[in-house]
Amino acid sequence: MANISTAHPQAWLPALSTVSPEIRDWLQFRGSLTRRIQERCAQFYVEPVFQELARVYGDEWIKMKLRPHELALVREVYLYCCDKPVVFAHSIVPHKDLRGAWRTLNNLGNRPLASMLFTNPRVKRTPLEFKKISAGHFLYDRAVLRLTDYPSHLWARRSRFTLQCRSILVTEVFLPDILNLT
Ligand SMILES: C=C(O[C@@H]1C=C(C(=O)O)C=C[C@H]1O)C(=O)O
Repeated sequence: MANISTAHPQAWLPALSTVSPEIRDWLQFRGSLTRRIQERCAQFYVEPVFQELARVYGDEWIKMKLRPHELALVREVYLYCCDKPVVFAHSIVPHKDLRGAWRTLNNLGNRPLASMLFTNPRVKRTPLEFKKISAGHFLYDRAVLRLTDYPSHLWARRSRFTLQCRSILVTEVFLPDILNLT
């Protein structure tokens, strides 16, 4: 049986090829995105825009080994530098895992998820995957809602963070103003 992550034309890529050095530098950064933006920005904040039990999208249920209609906690936020959204993040945790390692996600609010992921040495991160997205893709259609001009495409990345054999899938869409952070 073909591997869905490589045979499917909508697959996420394990490596980047045709991207500018500037966006590649952000896409491949494996440290805390929050910390990196804070270091380049006088006023950083997180705007939660969605956090509910919901069905997951696209191949996420395959990636997280869920049954097709199994619910997960879906958290979506924008990371802002001053008045500019620079990242749209979409994270999912299977409902069954909310009682365990990721239970604090229930009341994270506008604190960045990084506070849970990069402060615990037992949290492990899987390799990043990348995808160029455009209108019609659920991530693009949600990410651009805070933008005044809609770009032809955006770059997204995702990876799983695991703790005590339970995973959170974190997907980040980089918005055009990320390239203005020096
Ligand atoms: C994983 C990180 O946390 C960031 C903040 C998130 C949130 O608050 O939901 C989600 C993904 C990231 O953009 C990070 O800073 O690297």
